[in-house]
Amino acid sequence: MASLTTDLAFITNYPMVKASCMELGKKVFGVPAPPRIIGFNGRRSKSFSTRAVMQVDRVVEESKNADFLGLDVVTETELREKGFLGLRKTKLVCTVGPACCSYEELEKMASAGMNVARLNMCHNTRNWHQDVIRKVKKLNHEKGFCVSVMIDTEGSQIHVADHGGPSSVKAEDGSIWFFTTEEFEGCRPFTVQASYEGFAEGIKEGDELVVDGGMATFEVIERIGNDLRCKCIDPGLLLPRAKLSFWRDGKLVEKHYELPTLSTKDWSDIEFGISEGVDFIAMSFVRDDDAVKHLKNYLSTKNKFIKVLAKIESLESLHNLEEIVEASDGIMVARGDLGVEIPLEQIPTVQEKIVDLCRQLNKPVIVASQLLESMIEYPTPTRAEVADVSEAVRQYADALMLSGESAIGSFGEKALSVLRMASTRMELWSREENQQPAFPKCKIGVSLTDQIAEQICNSASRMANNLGVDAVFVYTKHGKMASLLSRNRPIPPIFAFTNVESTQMALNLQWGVTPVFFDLSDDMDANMTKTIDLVKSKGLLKEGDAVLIVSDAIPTVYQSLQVKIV
Ligand SMILES: Nc1ncnc2c1ncn2[C@@H]1O[C@H](COP(=O)(O)OP(=O)(O)O)[C@@H](O)[C@H]1O
Ligand SMILES: C=C(OP(=O)(O)O)C(=O)O
Ligand SMILES: [K+]
Ligand SMILES: [Mg+2]
Repeated sequence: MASLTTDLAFITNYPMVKASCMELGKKVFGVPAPPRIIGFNGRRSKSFSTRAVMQVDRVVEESKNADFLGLDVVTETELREKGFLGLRKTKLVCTVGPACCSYEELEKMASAGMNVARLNMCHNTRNWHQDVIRKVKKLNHEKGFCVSVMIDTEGSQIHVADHGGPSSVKAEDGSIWFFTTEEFEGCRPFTVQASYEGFAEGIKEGDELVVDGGMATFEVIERIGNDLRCKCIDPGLLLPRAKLSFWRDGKLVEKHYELPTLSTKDWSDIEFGISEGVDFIAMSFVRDDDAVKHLKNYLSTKNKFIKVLAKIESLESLHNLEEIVEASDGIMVARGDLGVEIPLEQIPTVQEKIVDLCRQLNKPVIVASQLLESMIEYPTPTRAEVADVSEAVRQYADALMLSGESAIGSFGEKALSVLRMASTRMELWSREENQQPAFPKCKIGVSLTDQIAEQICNSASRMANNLGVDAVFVYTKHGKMASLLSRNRPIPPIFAFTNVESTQMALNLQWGVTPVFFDLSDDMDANMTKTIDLVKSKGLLKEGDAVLIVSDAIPTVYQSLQVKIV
């Protein structure tokens, strides 16, 4: 079948709706099958005319054609509106839940800038998750989005069992409560069921039992076998699945439960993720590098290029931070559970330390939990929440994550737009105020080839900043050089052209990188000429624009760095 990608720009005096654009596309092309619209932009100009830009293609097969440029619709729209420097660098992860799981809602989230859809395997059924994953993939294929999929394991943790009781119970000051592992249906007054049998092991009278990092606090007054009798000393709410931790003399009682990092259920969720072709697996409650290495080995024996992210959410993981970061493909600062194990006032500095370490060691890092918590209920964020989001952006985290805000909140799309605005604003401010971060000090390359790649990327980033080029183009199979460029947080955006789908989807999490699917050839000059011509033909590059070109597609044969004036 003929393989043709055509760009059309319609300029009308009336606001256009998508359906009429489709109609128009059909008329112009006169193709037997309706053309597939993968790009649509309804920006209003000053005169209230609307410019709708459509990219129409006829066959999905085109993506395998050398003349096909797999630039996603959201980036293309943003590029047309804001230019290269206006592209958002910080990536956005959204937890998908009942509030945003229909095809239409997912499309809205994708249009609003969701780069990665996260599925928390703690909740809902296998069928539900499967349905969401397939919808996201369908959106990518049919509508030209580029949204990666992440599953997040349930992991082993002690919490209050969700036994179908009321949504929350109040614990009054001085009231006496019984924490038990005995299973029961419904609810019993002043009785809380813990999810793990050995939860009270090593606990003594006088220890404090803290619920959800401070929602309520109890003093242990008696231990009866596996159960605890406690007095409420700081009243508050007990929510379903509330997290339990024990403290003694102001420090967490570190308990080494005989629980594996990946439970039987987690392994079966991982198998499910593999069979559905997810791009990331986030591992909950990682303690050390062993579990990460184990999963990575398992995936590589199955020849799966799924990236493994380690969630830092326990005190123990902080003790082993460097090994965990080294072993994993990326990190999530999971502040929700972390705040149960360390005093809350330590969260900001710990977050900064993790974000910095990840950049030094070249691993993408996500800052997660409670970023816009109040937006689960309200349509605007608190000022403090906006400050928190901006701080994560100022620290140059790769990505920000929404949890309940998108999963169960009524304002998921609005929350996403707050993240978008706040990150774009802070990125701009950092540039205007010349607050670019210092380049990472540590050298990570071990082999000479790796060291060469690293030095090329360091020099390229410096040149890109000093010359003020419009964009950096990198040709890459495994994403290595794209990530080494991103590590320096250069001013211009990085376009990573790759012919490996798993690389494209993995790069979606990296700061400042726009992954683009392109059928790379062994002829680097041809790759360069073709990509520049294709981007130019879309009207995205104009005469006089400067692009810095970096390549690692055939590492030992051809690594280069050059500046091309279009
Ligand atoms: N797939 C889902 N189905 C139903 N509810 C979900 C789902 N994912 C998330 N949620 C809801 O959104 C809330 C926030 O999500 P998240 O932070 O991922 O989970 P948790 O609060 O369990 O750590 C959850 O407490 C849960 O109520
Ligand atoms: C992201 C987190 O993990 P989860 O939502 O799975 O508890 C967290 O604890 O902050
Ligand atoms: K989880
Ligand atoms: Mg957690």
